[in-house]
Amino acid sequence: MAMAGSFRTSFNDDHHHTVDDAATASKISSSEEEDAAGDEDEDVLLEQYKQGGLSDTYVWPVHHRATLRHDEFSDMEIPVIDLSCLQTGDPTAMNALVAEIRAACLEWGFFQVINHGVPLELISRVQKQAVDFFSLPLEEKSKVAKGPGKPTGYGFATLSDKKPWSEGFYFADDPSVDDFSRTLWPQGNNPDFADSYREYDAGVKALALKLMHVVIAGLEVDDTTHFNQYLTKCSALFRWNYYPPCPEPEKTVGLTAHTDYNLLTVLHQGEIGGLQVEKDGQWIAIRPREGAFAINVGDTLQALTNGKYKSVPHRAVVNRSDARISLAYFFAPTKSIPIYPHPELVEAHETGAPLYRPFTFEEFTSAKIVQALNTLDQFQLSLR
Ligand SMILES: O=C(O)CCC(=O)C(=O)O
Ligand SMILES: [Fe+2]
Repeated sequence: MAMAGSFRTSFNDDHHHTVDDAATASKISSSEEEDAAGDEDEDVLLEQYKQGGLSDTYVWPVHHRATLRHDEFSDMEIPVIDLSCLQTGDPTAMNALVAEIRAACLEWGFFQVINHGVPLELISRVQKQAVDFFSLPLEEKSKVAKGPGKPTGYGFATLSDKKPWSEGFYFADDPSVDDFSRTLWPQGNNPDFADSYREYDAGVKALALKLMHVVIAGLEVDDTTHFNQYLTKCSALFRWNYYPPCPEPEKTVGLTAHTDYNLLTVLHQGEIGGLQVEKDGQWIAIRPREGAFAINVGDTLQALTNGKYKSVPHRAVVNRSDARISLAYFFAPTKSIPIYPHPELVEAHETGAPLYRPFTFEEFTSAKIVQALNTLDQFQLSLR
């Protein structure tokens, strides 16, 4: 058996109900027939591995590597919060929700939500589109490559001079999704691609906005109007992450430790574990929870709250046997609006001073270091 056979991508595990399409599952798998035929559909990274082992660009310095495996879940779980009351609007339940989310933001900067109102069927559909996309041959995917200065398209996260063991497909609030669709399927045989994207974008944006209002209510400031300017017009980046199985997962990383740069992230981590979050200096592996989204505070929200809510480091680790897809939706303010802390939160801070100088999201994202660890601090230093 060719080497790739032992690192078969499996998307048809029992618990993996959302990608239960056998055709998709077999497509993403590397069959022995395909191996014999020259692996045309082989994962890009696994193909490189077969040619020359784990190349140096994927071998990360020891201090960046995870010692915690993808499935070493702890008993400690990030808070799981039921959002049913967002649909019903029940005032008592809403007050309880505000308190729960406040506590989760203060203690963790990360929480999971269930009964969030985004149909699970829609999440599955987008996940299946992602599986299909990443299963395309490199040559096809490269037709929609994310070039220098172009925020959308196929590429990988550049968080370091080392490469992550992952591929990404980036979308923003722009018409490029139609170009992607036309370029990848010139005969127009995948109308679901752009439709699913739009539906997901609308559903998750609405959820993020509702969550922002709950988060803001939990800040306990008298006057919340400061936040309106960041919510009346918003932008978002949506990234599909694909982590192929890795023959030597302990030497590489799926996505290195980073903080997200936006307001709130809505992450569907899929059915295979891999997301890890830092809590009081310890890494914790987050057990996937069917249909849930993981929500985290981003750097911009940290800045707006003058550090009251922290943007928490997290990472994705890879494993030997299972491919993993995650869907990360980065909800953000518009690019040109100055971001500065709420005056009441400045006053309430022990120093009574703003921790952050005003900046625009555009300046922040165009700084090359957008997703490195401590981005906000590094960025702030560069403004001085
Ligand atoms: O794949 C994951 O679980 C984490 C993804 C993530 O942190 C990101 O895309 O920023
Ligand atoms: Fe992230």
